[in-house]
Amino acid sequence: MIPVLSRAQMRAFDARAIDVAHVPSIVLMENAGRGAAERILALAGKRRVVIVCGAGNNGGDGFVVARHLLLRGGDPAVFMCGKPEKFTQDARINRDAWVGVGGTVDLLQKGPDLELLRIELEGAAVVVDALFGTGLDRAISGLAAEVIELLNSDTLGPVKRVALDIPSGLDCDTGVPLGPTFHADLTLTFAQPKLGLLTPRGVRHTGELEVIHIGVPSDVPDAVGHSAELLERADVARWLAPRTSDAHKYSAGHVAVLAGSHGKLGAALLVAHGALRAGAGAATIVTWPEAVAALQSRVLEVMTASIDRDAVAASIDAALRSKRSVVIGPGFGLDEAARAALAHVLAAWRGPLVLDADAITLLARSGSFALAGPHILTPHAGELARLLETTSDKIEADRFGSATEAARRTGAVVLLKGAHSIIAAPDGRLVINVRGTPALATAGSGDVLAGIIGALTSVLEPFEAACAGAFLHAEGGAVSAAGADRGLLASQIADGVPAVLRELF
Ligand SMILES: NC(=O)C1=CN([C@@H]2O[C@H](COP(=O)(O)OP(=O)(O)OC[C@H]3O[C@@H](n4cnc5c(N)ncnc54)[C@H](O)[C@@H]3O)[C@@H](O)[C@H]2O)[C@H](O)CC1
Ligand SMILES: [K+]
Repeated sequence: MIPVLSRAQMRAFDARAIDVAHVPSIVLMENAGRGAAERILALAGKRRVVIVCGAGNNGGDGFVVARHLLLRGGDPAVFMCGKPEKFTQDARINRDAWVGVGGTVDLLQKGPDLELLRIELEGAAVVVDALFGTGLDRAISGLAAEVIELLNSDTLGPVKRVALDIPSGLDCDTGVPLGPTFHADLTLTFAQPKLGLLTPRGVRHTGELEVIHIGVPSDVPDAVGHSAELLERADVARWLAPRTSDAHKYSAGHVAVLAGSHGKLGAALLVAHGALRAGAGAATIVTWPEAVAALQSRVLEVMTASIDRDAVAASIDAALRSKRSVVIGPGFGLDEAARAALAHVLAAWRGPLVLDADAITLLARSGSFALAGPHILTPHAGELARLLETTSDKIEADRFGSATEAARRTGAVVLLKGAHSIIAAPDGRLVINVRGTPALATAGSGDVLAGIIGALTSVLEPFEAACAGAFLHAEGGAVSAAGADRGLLASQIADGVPAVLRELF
């Protein structure tokens, strides 16, 4: 896991790196700029790089990048937007060092100066945004705003847009643009990822995210704390240790799938398919008699059992006997029988339980959703909005806070689906899964995810099962999509999972 920091935590990080780890700020800046220059050199080669610097330390990073590019045979054009008298000490040192190696700086002080910048940009391979970083505290305005608009202009041709640390204009905690904001293709963030870079709104400006290490001991982020963690492949590999050779089909857990109803049988099949592909030893669809009858001819590896509407509790108890985990909700229905079935499962089932789709809606309607037990909710923004009695827009505007609040209120692990899925635990832990592809937004994708997690909850703690499930779902989709951004079928997401499991070890 990589610690993800807030703006305040990043400030504490800088202070601790300098005052406790005794790494001088000028060394941090040199490491940041040199690391970024290496990455930019790989992008631009000998082609033109334009760097636009501010007066703060983000600008200082930009001057370091320029110097290293020049020393490696490049010929960067450097512009400065800001008042030279406002240079921070480290930025001034590096502006002087840039000039010292023969570099020049074109000042952008009034509108007409932008013409020279435009000319340079039209022939450039890469433009580097070194205007503002974590120091941004208000909307960019004036000439700096005109510079941002020019850098974002689609008249510039195929220039690659690279942001240093943070795309200028973006709030680094919420990912909300404060005003004109740089649209990066790639953000090279220093030391640790910042929260705002990872929200769906932030991602639109961040582009691809890479972390540039700047030589700070790893105990520094541990000491200052973090707001979230970035899930890594190594975490999933650690959790899903290879199976022992004597594993038999039931050792991996038999998943009961309370899902599907007339006209929505596919949801139940997709949940069961996801569970089996993620390693469940067996899966049984437990649903309404008419749905069981319709399923008979469509199942091979999956078993079925009926819920008797006249004896919901007894028939569910019989069906759940010898099962290791339960998934309830996809296509299950919202009628009185479904409500009674969910109420009974919540009252009687003590094992791992994944609630998705209709089960979340029924839970929201019940009004009492303090769950007791190893439960995982897998809502999308709309379902979470119902649970928290708010709107999807409000959920999307504060995904981290919404997921954390829902986990606290329900006592369950909450996986909030979306461009970057977020996994929140009742104890405050927050993990962001950045893997995935737009192709995952396909009908039934959530059903497969619920099934994958249902399988994993029989071998992992709920929080780890939700994190690993999000990873396997995203990577399984990426394997099957093979680069396409659409046209992926949900069943193909499940079919991609075994290849991901094979790659893990
Ligand atoms: N985190 C690390 O280990 C390192 C961080 N570095 C870089 O330092 C910047 C943060 O630098 P800072 O000087 O604090 O602020 P900025 O350069 O982001 O901003 C400059 C300055 O601008 C003023 N300001 C804020 N908002 C506006 C606005 N809308 N319009 C005009 N002026 C504004 C405010 O006073 C800011 O102080 C970090 O992002 C990294 O890039 C180190 O260089 C490397 C190690
Ligand atoms: K920047």
